[in-house]
Parts: sequence; structure tokens; C-alpha cells
Amino acid sequence: SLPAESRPQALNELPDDSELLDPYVSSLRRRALQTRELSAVRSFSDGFLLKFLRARDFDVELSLKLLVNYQQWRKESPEISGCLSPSSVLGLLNTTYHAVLPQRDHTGSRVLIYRIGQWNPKDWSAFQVFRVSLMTSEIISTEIETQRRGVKAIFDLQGWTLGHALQINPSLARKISSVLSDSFPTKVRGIHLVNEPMFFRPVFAMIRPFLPDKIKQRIHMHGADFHKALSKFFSPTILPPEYGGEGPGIEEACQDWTNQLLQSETLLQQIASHPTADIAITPDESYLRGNRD
Ligand SMILES: Cc1c(C)c2c(c(C)c1O)CC[C@@](C)(CCC[C@H](C)CCC[C@H](C)CCCC(C)C)O2
Repeated sequence: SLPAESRPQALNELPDDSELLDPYVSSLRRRALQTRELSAVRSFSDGFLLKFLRARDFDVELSLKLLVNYQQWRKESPEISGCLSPSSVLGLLNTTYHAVLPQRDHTGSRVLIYRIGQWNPKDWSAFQVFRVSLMTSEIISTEIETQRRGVKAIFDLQGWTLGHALQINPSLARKISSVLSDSFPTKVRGIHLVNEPMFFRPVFAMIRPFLPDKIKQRIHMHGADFHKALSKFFSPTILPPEYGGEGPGIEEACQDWTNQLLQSETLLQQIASHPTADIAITPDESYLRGNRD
């Protein structure tokens, strides 16, 4: 195999069908099929294994660990991962709670926005809210460019109330820290909290202890005066005006992503029932194709 130093960057740039990747895919498949925790799985598609290899820069052992954790997390979180149906949370999506911005940032990362204030905790449980993030993550993690460059998330905590805080118990906090660290095949490149009130601190204090230093260092709290701070991390050309940019408005971005989610209903159903299989793209989901090849 290649020397470790030349491995990460070089291999991550190659397309899925490059034969230089074959030995890594075969080796991860062999290791996965030998692993007791994965014994219920009979086959793994190349595309599925490549997600885990790219997320761990082609270190086979680390990729295997991530794969085992991913399966384990899904098994332990049926309330979140069992029903990956966008129409089951359509009312929440229609509040313009969430968007994936149409443009990547200057490093190629996907940029996600969550507006917590749009979530009414009387109407939607934290599990349903979590499901939105999981569905988006499953969709964008099929994009090779996202596998390479990861994601950055902006959480707007304007309107965070005690009602929200009460939904986040220690068990859910653990699930949040797990997906951020080593249970989902996406590189988390940055988390930006804006408008966080003082009483968000106790909730963050439940999540933080379980995060590795690498992720802790990527979490930034910007408070109410966030425009200038955000502009140090993101080009104004991609951000919505509500976040100090010149891109499309947040409501439009939310509506567009809601439509993408709805069009991905079959893809998500496939992932929920056969996560390790190859993903067949239906004509509706052809927008993914440009990003995947
Ligand atoms: C793969 C992946 C998933 C699945 C994911 C996120 C990211 C960056 C991912 O890469 C971020 C959001 C999260 C963890 C779902 C959170 C759902 C809860 C119910 C939202 C409540 C509000 C949080 C208390 C706000 C702060 C959270 C940050 C410290 C992450 O889901």
C-alpha cells in the first residue's frame, strides 16, 4: 500500500472508480465481513465503503471503527434513524427551520443552517428535529465533494427557550456528540452558534465533555453580534442576507432544500432499509449526480 504520508490528500482526490482505491475498498470489506458487530450485514457496496474511507482519509482501521459505530448508532437510535421520511416532518420543514446553502464555501465544504427558533418544541420532538439533520447528512454524504471537504453548520439559537432545553436530556446529548465525533461518515469542519442565549450553556455543557478536542476546537460561539465573525469564516457571496451575506435569502434557501429532501424520499427509504447497499438514483434525484461523479 501507499506510504502513509502520501495517502490522505492524494487518495481523497481520486474518483470512486479509480483502481488505485481498489485495495483499500477490498481491505475494508474484508475487515468488515470479519467483524462480529457487523455479522448481520451480508454485503457492502463500493460506494458505501468509500464514504467511510474518505471520512477517515483511507485509514482502513479507523474507517472500520467508524463503520461499526455508525451501525451501532443506528441500532441504538431507532426513533431517529428508523423513519427517514421527509414527509413525516414536512410541517417542521415548512417553518423554514433548515437549509443547505446552494453554494459550497471556499474550501468546498457544504454549509448547513439550522434556525432553532423556528422549531416549536410543543409540536415537534427532539427526535424528529434530529431526523431532519440525519436525512440531510445521508443525502449530502453521497456527494463525493462533500465526502472530501466535509460540512460546516450554522446554528441560529435565537428563540432558544427552556422548552427546547428540556428536550435535550443526557441520552440525547450523547447521541449528538456521537454523530459529531465518530458515528457518521462526514467530516465536521466547523460548527458556528449564533444568537446563543446564556441559558444555552448548560445544554452545551452536556454535549461538550464527549467531544474530541479536534471537534471542540471547531465549535465557535458568536453571540448576537455575529455578522463580522461569520464573515471571517464564510464568504459573503454564499451566505443569506440574514447572516450578513449577499446570497439567496434564508427562506428561499429553506424552501429549496425542503424540495430537495422531498424529492429524495425514495433514496432515503433505501438508505433506511438497506444502508450498506448501492444507491440507485431516480430521475428526481438526478441533481445529486453532478456532485457524485
Ligand atoms: C451527521 C451530522 C448530524 C446527524 C448532525 C449534525 C452534524 C454537524 C452532522 O455532521 C449537527 C446537528 C445534529 C447533531 C442534530 C441535532 C439535533 C438537536 C435536537 C438540535 C437541538 C439543538 C442543539 C442542542 C444545538 C447545538 C448543537 C451543536 C453543539 C451541534 O445532527
